[in-house]
Amino acid sequence: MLEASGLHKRFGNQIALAGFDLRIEAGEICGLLGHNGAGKTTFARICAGLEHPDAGGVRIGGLDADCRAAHALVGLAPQEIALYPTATLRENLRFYGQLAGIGRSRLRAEINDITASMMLTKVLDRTVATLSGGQQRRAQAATALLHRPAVLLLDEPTAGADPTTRQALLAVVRDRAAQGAAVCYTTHYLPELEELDATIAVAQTGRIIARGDRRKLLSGLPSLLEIGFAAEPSGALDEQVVDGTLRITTDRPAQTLTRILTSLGDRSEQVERVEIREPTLDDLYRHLTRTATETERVH
Ligand SMILES: Nc1ncnc2c1ncn2[C@@H]1O[C@H](COP(=O)(O)OP(=O)(O)OP(=O)(O)O)[C@@H](O)[C@H]1O
Repeated sequence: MLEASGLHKRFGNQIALAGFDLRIEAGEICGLLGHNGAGKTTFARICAGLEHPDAGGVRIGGLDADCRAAHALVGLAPQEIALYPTATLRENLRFYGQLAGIGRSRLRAEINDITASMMLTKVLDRTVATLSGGQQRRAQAATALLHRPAVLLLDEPTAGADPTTRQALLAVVRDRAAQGAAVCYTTHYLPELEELDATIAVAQTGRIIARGDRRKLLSGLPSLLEIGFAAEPSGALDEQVVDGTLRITTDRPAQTLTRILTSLGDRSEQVERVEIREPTLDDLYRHLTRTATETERVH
């Protein structure tokens, strides 16, 4: 549904994108991760036709992202609020809905539907300037969702949201993907990607450095085995026990634990606690971005 290939973009001396490739299928939620300045926003703006790449291109449903027909297929919720502050939320949504070409009676129904899903019904007739920061962000996301776009680009939509409204927004995103939308979801809050059952794309210095199924990417990382001792098993192990705890990163935690218990012999009675911590998305992100930075330093 969305296919970006070989995107390059420069702002003066600043390189924003340097060979950025990303494909997102219909019905897929892709979590786009990356440090500040990795190029995520520039990519989203190019997809929405708001910026033009210096090289490469984006296709939306087979159409060039620069054409009007492609623009109609895209909904972008940017980080910054782009609503009229002195108009009410209803007036803003009407304006954006009309721009998207939604007919009058469908527009009324869509406004009611999206504001109910986003827990914004009560503030529909308040001016945007009087809404809280979190409400304004949700209102911004509502404008992107209103015309039920086939491609949804959401740039940190839950920043500043409380737990209840965060859940409401995630439910809408899951719902839209279930209806067939391709979703590009930028976040720095990784547990959300578990909740969305998202695939992962990691951007660094203008390129995608890892892409794919979350579980597959995680399965390439070691687990952490922690063994707590009631008394130091001095001399029995090759590994160092610090403050009564032995910590080992290992691809095979069960086998490593068996080896350690065997080496301990009778002293295994001193083991008080065993914990195996599976790698998290945070570990994956740190691992990928560190590896990519080290590779860049070598070359
Ligand atoms: N209009 C612009 N003029 C100059 N430089 C820009 C412009 N837009 C982006 N850049 C630069 O391009 C690079 C990529 O920026 P971009 O906003 O795409 O990153 P990002 O991954 O979205 O970051 P963040 O997580 O902070 O939102 C940065 O170095 C940024 O300073």
